Amino acid sequence: MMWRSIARFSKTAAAARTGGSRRCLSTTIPGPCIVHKRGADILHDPWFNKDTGFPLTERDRLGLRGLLPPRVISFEQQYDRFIESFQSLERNTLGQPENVVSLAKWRILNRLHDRNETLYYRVLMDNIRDFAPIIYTPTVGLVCQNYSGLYRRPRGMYFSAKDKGEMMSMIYNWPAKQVDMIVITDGSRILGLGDLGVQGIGIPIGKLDMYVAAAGINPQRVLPIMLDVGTNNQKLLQNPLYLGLRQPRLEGDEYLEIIDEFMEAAFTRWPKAVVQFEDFQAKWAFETLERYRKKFCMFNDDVQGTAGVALAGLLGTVRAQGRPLSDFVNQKIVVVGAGSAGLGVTKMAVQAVARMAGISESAATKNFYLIDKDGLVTTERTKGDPAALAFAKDPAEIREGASIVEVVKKVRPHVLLGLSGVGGIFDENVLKAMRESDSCKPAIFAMSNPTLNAECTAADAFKHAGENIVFGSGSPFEHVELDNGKVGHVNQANNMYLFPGIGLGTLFSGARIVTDGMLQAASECLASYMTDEEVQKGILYPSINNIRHITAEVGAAVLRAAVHDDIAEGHGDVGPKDLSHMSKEETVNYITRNMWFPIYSPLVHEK
Ligand SMILES: NC(=O)c1ccc[n+]([C@@H]2O[C@H](COP(=O)([O-])OP(=O)(O)OC[C@H]3O[C@@H](n4cnc5c(N)ncnc54)[C@H](O)[C@@H]3O)[C@@H](O)[C@H]2O)c1
Ligand SMILES: O=C(O)C[C@H](O)C(=O)O
Ligand SMILES: [Mg+2]
Repeated sequence: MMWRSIARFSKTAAAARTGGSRRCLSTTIPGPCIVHKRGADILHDPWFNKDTGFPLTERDRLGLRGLLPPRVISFEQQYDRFIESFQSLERNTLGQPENVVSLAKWRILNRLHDRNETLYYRVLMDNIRDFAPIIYTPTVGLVCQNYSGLYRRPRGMYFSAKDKGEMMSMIYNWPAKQVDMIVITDGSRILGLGDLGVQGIGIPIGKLDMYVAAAGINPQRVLPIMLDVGTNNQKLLQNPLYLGLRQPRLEGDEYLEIIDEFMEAAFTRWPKAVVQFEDFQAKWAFETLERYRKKFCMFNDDVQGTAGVALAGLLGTVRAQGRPLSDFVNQKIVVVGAGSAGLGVTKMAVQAVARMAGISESAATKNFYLIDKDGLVTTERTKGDPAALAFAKDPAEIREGASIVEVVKKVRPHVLLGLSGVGGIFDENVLKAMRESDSCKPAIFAMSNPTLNAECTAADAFKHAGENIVFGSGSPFEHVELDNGKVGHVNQANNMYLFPGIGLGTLFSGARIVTDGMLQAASECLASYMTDEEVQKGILYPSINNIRHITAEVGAAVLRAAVHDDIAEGHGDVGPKDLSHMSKEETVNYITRNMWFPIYSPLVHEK
């Protein structure tokens, strides 16, 4: 992907934003930031480092004089300098293989991340459309695959099976006093790439980068966690550079004991933190969600965040057809992939139908067709996940194990949604079969990540299924130029539109758990974000450039749902009563004011 637009550093952008975290206020005149170190230790700490940007007075105060070249360079100049190096890297790597270029881009950003977080987050936020695909999906997948080789410095914390009994004390090794957001993985299902063991740490890091960029969580208060319980990936076990435990994955109670111990330790030290589970294989995704959701403030992004984003897309599809939302109950939906994501989506969508139609959930499954690696799930299925059987069809309608193309031909669905992790399974035949859909504007969601694992490309979808389709994909694709002269809009149907707002709203509500009501509110907020005019053009989700705005809206919706559910305990000086008296607009303002914004704050040394 070529560099499209350079976002020049804008002073007004900084001035337009008020508020910030309690520790490092980011108002027009930034509040002071307390630092407990001096001299070279500050230069080596990316949270505080300003590189050549330290003013002379601060150099004196903090014992930095002589440790830096004499000239002071402004934040703006530093920013431009980075953008220039990035562009020069783009020029120098022209024509090289895509993976090589992507990793080179990740490296240059990662080096800045390791050196100067304020500048890193500023360039990330101002250029989110170009940089998200590098620090997040899809390049983050490639980074995880190559992590042992790319590794230079630690980031986040590692808890391994060998740390059993030690976690309560280990958690105090983390240098930050306060942690707001934790993203944890066990590396067992990294995107559609399978078990990557300890190398999966790249995912919590990327997700938390989005928390900072989109939700304005202070980067000093985020914590990526890798829970290393071994790996079943033989290639990794044989790789001499592999950085994780060389043992097969723990199973059963042994596994649960490790994760129980981590959760107890984390919430003992930071009782108000929010924990996001990410990229766990389905069985543990579901089991840990059930085990912890009433006990700890946690949610599973692949199950619940994805469900909310997909439901918003499904509702958007109804609007795109020019139909009233109530018509959602009549949409025929084929879901390919019955794992943590596919089942989460189907369950939430079925619940929405049941609510809208005033019928039972089992009656609401009528228009849903679930396909897994063994084909269509019917009541004839003897083995498999009992959760999938809740959506099983009568084999008299279509045979057990029917293929995707068979199901599409027979059902003529309004929507075909893929969360299988299998690249290209929406092949030409499947896509052509979607032309016979009963919808005037059929929708195709190829939601699997990264790009090569998408069920189809955007170009193929528009080419084979027709130019009138609505299209969404988990990883970004370029918009498609259609033969009719119009543009086929590509939506990025990715949980990034919800998880930052779910975490943010939960945090500011002070709720101790994440309820279904909060998740539903998040999804409804996203579903109603786009105007009718945009939806008519097939634009179901906001541009990633607006991710900070949509996240504030989603965060406010989640917070208000927590108030409604009577579980908001408040955050900082803002108590539950204050929250309950806020109007919708005031809640959005409250959230926005408290989002961290990257700007250099004066550092004040305290012993
Ligand atoms: N876009 C998003 O926001 C988003 C969110 C979560 C997950 N995902 C992606 O979805 C994919 C699946 O994630 P998951 O957590 O559900 O994985 P999972 O391993 O839990 O589930 C995969 C499912 O796909 C089915 N499957 C495998 N091969 C198939 C085939 N040939 N035909 C039909 N079904 C097949 C499996 O039987 C299983 O039910 C991954 O690629 C992940 O990156 C995307
Ligand atoms: O990480 C992403 O891009 C989305 C999702 O959480 C996934 O697992 O694919
Ligand atoms: Mg995920």
